[in-house]
Amino acid sequence: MKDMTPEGYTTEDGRKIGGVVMEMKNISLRFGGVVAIKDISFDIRQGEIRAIIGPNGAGKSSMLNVISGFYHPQEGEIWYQGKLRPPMKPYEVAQQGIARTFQNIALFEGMTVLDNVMTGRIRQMKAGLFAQAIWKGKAEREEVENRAVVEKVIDFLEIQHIRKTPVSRLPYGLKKRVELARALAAEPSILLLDEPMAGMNVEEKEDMSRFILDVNDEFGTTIALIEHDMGVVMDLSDRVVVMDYGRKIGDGTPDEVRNNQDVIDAYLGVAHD
Ligand SMILES: Nc1ncnc2c1ncn2[C@@H]1O[C@H](COP(=O)(O)OP(=O)(O)OP(=O)(O)O)[C@@H](O)[C@H]1O
Repeated sequence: MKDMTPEGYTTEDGRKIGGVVMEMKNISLRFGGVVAIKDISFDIRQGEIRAIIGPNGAGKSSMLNVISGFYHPQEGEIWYQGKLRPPMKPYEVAQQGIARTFQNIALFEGMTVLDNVMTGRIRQMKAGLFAQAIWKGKAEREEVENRAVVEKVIDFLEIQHIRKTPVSRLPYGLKKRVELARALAAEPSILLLDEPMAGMNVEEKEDMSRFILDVNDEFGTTIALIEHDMGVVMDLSDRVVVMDYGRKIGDGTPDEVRNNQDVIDAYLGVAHD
C-alpha cells in the first residue's frame, strides 16, 4: 500500500482505492454476558477488497451482521457515505446499496437460477401492481432493464448454461456462485460476502477468488468479506482486519498482518493474558 491519504491509496498491484465509504467506530456487541465484539474500529474504502478474518468464535459473523443491520451494537457508531447511520432494519440497509451473501446458502431451492438472480433486483422494481395496471409501458421498460442487468451478471459469472436449472440440482460451489450473482444483480455499492469459500474444494475456491477479483475489477464494487481460513483471503484482499475473542488484534495489508505477532499467536492458538 502506498501513500494512504483521506482521498485514497494505491495498491501493490497499482489499483486506485478511494476515500472511506464506511466507518465503524468503537463498536461493541454483547449477547447477555457474551461479548461478541469489543470496542472495534475500522474503515472500508471505495473500491477495495477488505477482509475480516479470525479464528472460530472471534466475532466475524457478528461484525458482518452489524454492518448489514441484522444486529444492533450496544455501543459505537456506523458511518456510511459520510453520514452517521441510525439503527436500521436489514432491508433498509439493503436499500442503501449494501448487498450480502450468507454462509449457509439462502437461495430459493425450487426456483431456477435465473429467477433466483432476478430476486436480487427487487429493490430496483419500482413499478408496483397499481402502476403496472395503469401504466403497462413503465413496468415493461423496468422489466427490460432488470433483465439486462441480470443477464449481464449471469454472463459475467459464467452461469449461462444453468440459467434454467432449479438451484436444488446444483453442486455446492455453483450454488455459492448463484448467491454471488443474486447479490451482484442488486448493483450494490458494498458487497458483503459471508465466508464465500467455506466448504469448497481447492478448485472451487480458486474459481470463487477469481470471480471476486473480477467483480471488483469490472464493476468497481467495494467488497468486504469475512473468512476464517487465513490463506484464501491473503491473495485476495487489499487490507485485512484480524479479530480474536471479539477484539481487533491486527489491521493492515496482508503482509503486515501476516507478520503481526498477535495474529500469529491467535492462529497458533497461543493463550492470551
Ligand atoms: N445470536 C447469538 N446469541 C448468543 N451468542 C452469540 C450469538 N451470535 C454469536 N454469539 C457468540 O458471540 C461470539 C462470536 O461469534 P461469531 O459467530 O460472531 O464468531 P465468528 O468469528 O463468526 O465464528 P465462526 O468462524 O465460527 O463463524 C461467540 O462466542 C458466539 O458464541
